[in-house]
Order: sequence, then structure tokens, then C-alpha cells
Amino acid sequence: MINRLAVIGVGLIGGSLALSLKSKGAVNEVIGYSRSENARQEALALGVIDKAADSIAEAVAEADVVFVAVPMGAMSAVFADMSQHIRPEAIITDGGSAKAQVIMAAREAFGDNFKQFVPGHPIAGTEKSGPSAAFATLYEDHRVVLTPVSETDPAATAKIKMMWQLTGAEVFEMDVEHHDTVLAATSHLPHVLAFNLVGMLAQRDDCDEVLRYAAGGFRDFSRIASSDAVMWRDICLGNKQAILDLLDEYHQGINKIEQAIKDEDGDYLIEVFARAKKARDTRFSDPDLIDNSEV
Ligand SMILES: NC(=O)C1=CN([C@@H]2O[C@H](COP(=O)(O)OP(=O)(O)OC[C@H]3O[C@@H](n4cnc5c(N)ncnc54)[C@H](O)[C@@H]3O)[C@@H](O)[C@H]2O)C=CC1
Ligand SMILES: O=C(O)C(=O)Cc1ccc(O)cc1
Repeated sequence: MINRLAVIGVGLIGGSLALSLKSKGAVNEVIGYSRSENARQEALALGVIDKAADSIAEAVAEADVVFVAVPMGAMSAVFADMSQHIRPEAIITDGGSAKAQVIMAAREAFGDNFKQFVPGHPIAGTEKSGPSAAFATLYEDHRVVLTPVSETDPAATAKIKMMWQLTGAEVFEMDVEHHDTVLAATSHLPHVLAFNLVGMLAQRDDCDEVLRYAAGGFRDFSRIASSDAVMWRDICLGNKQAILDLLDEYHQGINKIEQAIKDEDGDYLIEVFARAKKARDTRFSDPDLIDNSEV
């Protein structure tokens, strides 16, 4: 049971945690802070938070648990603003999509209190953002990864694990580097590809005509290009090397496909497409392996 939860960044991710814990009776009071006054007032009006704080200092001052769910590029400034105001026994956690950069920022900001910081990442979300996008069941039957480091207090990790379990999520622990390379492949690269494809088509003079004939496959692939630009800029810059490595591999693959089309090498295309289909139909459809639930 959490007495006071402070949520810094009351958007989709922070707001959904607040709503979920409130719906389970797992928290007495949620105090929220977002940089935008509009977001704070909206979160309050929607009942996502019980109280809106006017500053980060006010939000964290009496909190038992602080959840930071701002775009990754804002994390280090938020941590610095919190560090002098947080209770020494409070536990801090976050929902950032890549972990190494956030951990570095937390280590720098929190000093001796860094042991109280439990890095986390809910592998659940949608392409929508802001307090109105938050919903109580977002994390149900989804995975949450925690990436504690050697300094992290195991008791803090256990408390955050329990908090996420109360939302209905399944919690895993993972090494930081492993998390960042895995998520670059399954989440960050696909978003970059979707932004590029949709942006490319949007610049065409005949864009409306092209989209009129889009089928379900285009809708599926393009949904994530509706995600927030600031959030994805920060993820790309915050997980730079892992994404660059994958882009390099991706270029090599797409170049080979391009060459095969030029050469009319149908056998190569069959080989690549059939291998992907087999993987998608077998391993990628296994619910124990991949989350196929609708967002
Ligand atoms: N959207 C998604 O599907 C997922 C997002 N994440 C991560 O969760 C974090 C939050 O993402 P969302 O909730 O989707 O974003 P969001 O845009 O819905 O909410 C972010 C909130 O942070 C506030 N904010 C921005 N800069 C701030 C600052 N400097 N100080 C205080 N508040 C600030 C905004 O006003 C907004 O209310 C990001 O780090 C993202 O990488 C993790 C999993 C899924
Ligand atoms: O909308 C989708 O399909 C997503 O992929 C949501 C998402 C976005 C960022 C994350 O770090 C985790 C999940």
C-alpha cells in the first residue's frame, strides 16, 4: 500500500499508473505535476490525480513513491529538481523507454539516494498521449521490465515490483544493456520505420489519393507514426547506438531486397518473405513470447 504517490508527468504512462493503483485501492493519494498547467488541470478534472502540485518540489516533498513519466530528454532536469526535496526513504522509479541514459541521469542527480532509484519500463502504451489518453487497465496482462543496477536497494526493487504487479502486469528484471538492445529492435526501430514511411507518403502531392487506397496492412503499420514526436526524438537520441546498429542491419537487408527486385531474383524474395512469414506465424504468435494484445 502506498500512502502518497507522486506522478511527475501525468500523461498516458503516469496517468495510467495513477488510475490503475487508485482503482485497486492500492494508494491513498496521488499528487501530480506536469510542466504544462493544462495537463495538470486536465488530470485533476479527469480524476487521474487527487491533487495538482505547482512545482516538482511540492509534488515529491511528502511522497512515499515518486513515478517519473516525462519524455526521456526531460528526465535529468526533473531528477535535479526533485533531488533536494525528496524524503530520504522515498522510492523513485520511472517509465522511460530506454534505460542506460535515464540511469546515468539518476546517478548524477541523486547521489547517496541513488540506491532508492528503481529504473523501470512498462512495455505497454498506445500512440496517444496526455492525461486524457490514460486508462486504468493499460498495464493489465502486459509486461514491465525493471533494470536495477548494483547500487539499487533490493527492498526498493521489491516494492516497485509489487506496485506493478498490483496493476495486473507481469514484472521481469533485465540487465540494462540487454533491455536497451532488445527494445531498440522490437519498439524503437519499428517506430522509426513507421515515421519514415508515413512522412515520406505525406510529402507526395498525391498523398490523399494514395491513402484512399490504403488497406489494413498500411493502417496496422502506420498507427505508431501517430505517436508523439518529442517522445520519439528523445528515445532515438537516448538509445542512439543500439538504434544505429539496427538501422545499419536494416539498410543491409533492404539493399539486398532492392537488388533482388532489380535482378528479378524471385527466389531470394521468396526466401526472405517465407522466412519472415514462418517466424511471424510461429514464434511471433506465441503469447508466451510476444504481446499480441490490442493496445
Ligand atoms: N507512450 C507510450 O506508449 C510509452 C511511453 N513510455 C515512456 O513514458 C514516458 C512518458 O510518456 P507518455 O506518458 O506517453 O507521454 P505524455 O506526453 O502522455 O505525458 C508526458 C507528460 O510529461 C509532461 N512533461 C513534459 N516535460 C516535462 C518536464 N520537463 N517536467 C514536468 N513534466 C513534463 C507533459 O506535460 C505530459 O503531461 C516517456 O519517457 C516514454 O518514453 C513508456 C512506455 C510506453
Ligand atoms: O503503441 C504501441 O504499439 C507501442 O509500441 C507503445 C509503446 C511505446 C513505447 C514504449 O516504450 C513501449 C510501448
